[in-house]
Amino acid sequence: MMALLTVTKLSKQFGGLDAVADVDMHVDAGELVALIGPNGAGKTTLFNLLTGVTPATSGKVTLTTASGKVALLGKRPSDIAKLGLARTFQNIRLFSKLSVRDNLQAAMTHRYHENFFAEILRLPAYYKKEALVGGWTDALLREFDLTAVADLDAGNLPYGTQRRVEIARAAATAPRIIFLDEPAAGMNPEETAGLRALIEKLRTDFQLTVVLIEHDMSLVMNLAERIYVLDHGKMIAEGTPAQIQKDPAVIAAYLGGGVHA
Ligand SMILES: Nc1ncnc2c1ncn2[C@@H]1O[C@H](COP(=O)(O)OP(=O)(O)OP(=O)(O)O)[C@@H](O)[C@H]1O
Repeated sequence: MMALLTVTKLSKQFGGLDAVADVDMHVDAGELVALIGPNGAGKTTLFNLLTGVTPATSGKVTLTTASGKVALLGKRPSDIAKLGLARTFQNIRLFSKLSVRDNLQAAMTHRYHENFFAEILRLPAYYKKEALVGGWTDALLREFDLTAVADLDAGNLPYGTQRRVEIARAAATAPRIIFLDEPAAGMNPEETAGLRALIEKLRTDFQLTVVLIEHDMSLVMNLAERIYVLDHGKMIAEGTPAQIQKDPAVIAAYLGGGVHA
């Protein structure tokens, strides 16, 4: 497997606090990787470093592209997005006074960069055609089950639906990697089940690589192929769901509560 994203000795200090300390990780093309850890472990900070929202203290982040390896640290978030890294936030960030359709289209104004046309070549033929002929918004609305609410203001929709819009908006850019920060937070069981199907769709239909921060262990253990565990800024474990559930360091980090599916 080709490492799409390689993180080497990545660190972030806030004053005296090691929020992220010497983290090594990699994400292969097509993988679904979860990042877990107790509250305050540094998960969101790590996403912020990878997507350029927060400058790193030290380390290296490398993205493999069709034209070679690109160093991401020091690049602006908008340039990192153009390289194909998309994300959602823990607190939903939609244009609440814009319709669902306009939210997707606002994301897509950033799509017509040189990489977009390379990125859509990865899409299955039926999406590729729609992306090229301009039916991409309709295709996304349909695929994310948002057609019925397309003309409603995003801010008036139920929470679970707003989450879906946010993920659709990230997918609209035809990214290489999509980072989802606690997508199931605040969702009811029915919405979580829908979310799981949607994340699976991102991979199978949209051929995206997914990195997921999530506290819902059932979702993590059922979806992820590989899991990284952060605790106090350090990567304390990496492995399959089965390996992580019986890892002594992970169990200790969760104060004996264990990590059960
Ligand atoms: N901008 C900042 N300035 C100072 N400290 C920060 C800042 N952002 C995060 N921290 C601290 O860094 C540590 C890691 O926080 P982070 O939000 O990355 O954890 P997390 O694993 O995402 O937690 P949660 O699961 O609760 O969302 C925490 O101790 C937090 O207080």
